[in-house]
Amino acid sequence: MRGLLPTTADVVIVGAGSAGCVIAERLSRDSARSVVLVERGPRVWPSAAVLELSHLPIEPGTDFAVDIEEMSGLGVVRGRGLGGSSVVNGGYFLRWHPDDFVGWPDDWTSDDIAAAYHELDGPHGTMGVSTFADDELADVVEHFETYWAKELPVRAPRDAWPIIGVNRVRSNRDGRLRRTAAEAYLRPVADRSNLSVVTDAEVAQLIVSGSRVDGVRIGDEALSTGEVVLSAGTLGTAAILLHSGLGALAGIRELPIHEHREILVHYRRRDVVAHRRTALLQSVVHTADDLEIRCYSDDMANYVNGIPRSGPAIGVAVMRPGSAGSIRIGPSGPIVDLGSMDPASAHKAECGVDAVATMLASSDFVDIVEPGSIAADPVVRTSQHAWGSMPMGKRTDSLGGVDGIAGLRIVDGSLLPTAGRSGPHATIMMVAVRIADELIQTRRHGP
Ligand SMILES: Cc1cc2nc3c(=O)[nH]c(=O)nc-3n(C[C@H](O)[C@H](O)[C@H](O)COP(=O)(O)OP(=O)(O)OC[C@H]3O[C@@H](n4cnc5c(N)ncnc54)[C@H](O)[C@@H]3O)c2cc1C
Repeated sequence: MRGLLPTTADVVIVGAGSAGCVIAERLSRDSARSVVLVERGPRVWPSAAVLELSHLPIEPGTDFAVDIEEMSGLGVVRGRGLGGSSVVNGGYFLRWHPDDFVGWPDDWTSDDIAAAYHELDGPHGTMGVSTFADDELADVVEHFETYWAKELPVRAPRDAWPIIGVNRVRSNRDGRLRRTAAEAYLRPVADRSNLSVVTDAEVAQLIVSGSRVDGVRIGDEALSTGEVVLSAGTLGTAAILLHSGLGALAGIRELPIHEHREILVHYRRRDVVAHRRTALLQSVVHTADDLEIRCYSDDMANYVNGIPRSGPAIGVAVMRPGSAGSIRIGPSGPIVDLGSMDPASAHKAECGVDAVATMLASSDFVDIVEPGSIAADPVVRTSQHAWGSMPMGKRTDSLGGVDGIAGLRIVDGSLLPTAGRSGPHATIMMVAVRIADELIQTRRHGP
């Protein structure tokens, strides 16, 4: 049940996901500011069974995820509810490489970026980040690291920044449970009287007058506000913008999205015994040609209920793609087109697949891999990472304020202006922390 929807607020934040929870906590620190956080998903705190890192709760019918149509039939899914995609994701929480920020607006200094990451992943950081320990690893991960350590450097477990080489995954967690953005930022402030969280409420569009946004529309109801912050995720925010007919986006029927496309190299295991259940992704290699080689701990079907068995796999993801996909509005909702890989990316991916096949056929994997069972999946998959439809410095200012429109800010994956060579979760939350800090400083001291 939705609960009472206020009619006005100083700030309305749309989406209680990875970024939205951070923004809601920060902006409601000032008790004189009324903040309403609107979320389409239910008001349910996920149980321990849902948060187990050895499970991704994205099966059809779950409370915590929605499917989004993709042109070529790829399964695109996003989290919903308190914590958004942080409730359903793999729990891999790696920073981007320091030079992934080249091309960001100048006021994003390396010190600011490091400080915002540190709030999340430093010792006693909000997201409870720690590197998987040796005795937590799946057996295949141990073999994977041994193999690559012969030719590449290995990041020291305590180092926060990834390297070109072997990166043991840092994970946001409380023991074996995924630590969500809502646990870290929303639950501790649930009793703030100036912060209302309205759930089961899907924002259909913005209320626009001229070049100003005055509020949001939820079904038949209107919520007026001085500022809307869109934190509905890259796909959700794009859908709201495209539905709203904003002057600054006039004539634009679709927005670009970028994705880390991935090819899976499957193999069969020699043994058929049940293995210890671990997190899905515990170690990755970052290559000099911008690939992320992902050592999945087991068959994806052991992590997601109801999907067909396809065997364990190693993923080869292109982290700096040369082409983009798009999102547009179809008759029954948003339609995502992830497009196809550009020739240079496809070539890199092919080389990565060959390197992985060589690894799986090597003597390091002789105890694990059944001879003759190695095969690359012909489908180029999605990493569920779409970003960059409203990049800062191009379509917004450096704090997500939308160019040419008053009263509208975006703070979520849409803002990322470059491609990172790690997954986006840590970086999207880092962006939210820094923007929120700047906004409360400005309110306190003026611009
Ligand atoms: C299955 C899966 C696995 C992943 N694994 C990893 C990983 O291991 N590591 C990593 O780095 N990244 C991973 N990602 C990506 C990462 O989780 C996301 O990029 C990140 O959480 C996005 O944060 P966000 O704030 O932009 O959006 P979200 O966290 O998706 O939040 C958007 C919120 O807005 C709400 N919303 C959307 N539209 C509306 C509307 N119209 N009205 C009201 N509310 C709305 C949604 O319900 C949601 O709660 C994964 C993603 C998925 C889906």
